[in-house]
Amino acid sequence: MSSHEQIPEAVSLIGVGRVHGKGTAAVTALSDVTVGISRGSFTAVMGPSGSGKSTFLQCAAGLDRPTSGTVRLGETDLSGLNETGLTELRRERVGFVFQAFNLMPSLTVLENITLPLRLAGRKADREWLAEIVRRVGLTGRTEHRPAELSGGQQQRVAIARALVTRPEVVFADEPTGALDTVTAKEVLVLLRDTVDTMGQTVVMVTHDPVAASYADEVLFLADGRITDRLAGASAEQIADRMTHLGAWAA
Ligand SMILES: Nc1ncnc2c1ncn2[C@@H]1O[C@H](COP(=O)(O)OP(=O)(O)OP(=O)(O)O)[C@@H](O)[C@H]1O
Repeated sequence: MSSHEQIPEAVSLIGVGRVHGKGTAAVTALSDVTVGISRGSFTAVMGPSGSGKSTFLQCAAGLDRPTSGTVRLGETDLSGLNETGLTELRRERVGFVFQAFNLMPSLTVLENITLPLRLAGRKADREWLAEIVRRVGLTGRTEHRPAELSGGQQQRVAIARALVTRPEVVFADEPTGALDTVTAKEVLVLLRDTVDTMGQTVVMVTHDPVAASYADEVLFLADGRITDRLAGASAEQIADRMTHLGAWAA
């Protein structure tokens, strides 16, 4: 058994709080959040605007430090890492997908995908690279620049880039937010496929109940707290739960 298999949780948050600012200007973005994300699962995080979704993702991914509580990636307690350690962890053990793709315009598709490896001083495993390029449907496009691709293709490059280091977790912040419905579906099917066929762990923030319905479980945040969890829910059930949270009260 590898050490990964002995630890069922890819990420765990224990009593995590995050307060921005001080004194009368203090804003509590997360409050006493305790949750474990299982390995090989697809988790969606939903909640009204300002409920703490991005803060949750950033704390879980080591992009932001909580004010209280503990975040663990596998066995690693992130609070025990200095800035260099956190940078290495972000580079080598997690992958990121953002709403705005965040590709380097001057680099080719292949150079964008392999950038995290180059930053880590690692060589690309040719077979793995070919496999990723095939999975994201970009074979034959690897020498193109991002501007020559559609939005959906650009996001698939970003997903390939997130997968290239074989990260323990892929964190996606509104990955379909800038895409039309059809293209969004392709990206969601791809994320689902990485979970089902590669055992990837994915955590995705979304506003969209249809997107969230691709996940195994949905975590609902309200005022910085996890108020609900739904497993195997349909888009209708998720939308219904969001309405109860007051997310869409006009
Ligand atoms: N850097 C910051 N300084 C001060 N307050 C912040 C900062 N970042 C977030 N907040 C506040 O923390 C709370 C949670 O913000 P967060 O961005 O995590 O919510 P969200 O659910 O992702 O929102 P949205 O859906 O609108 O993106 C909000 O009240 C926000 O204004």
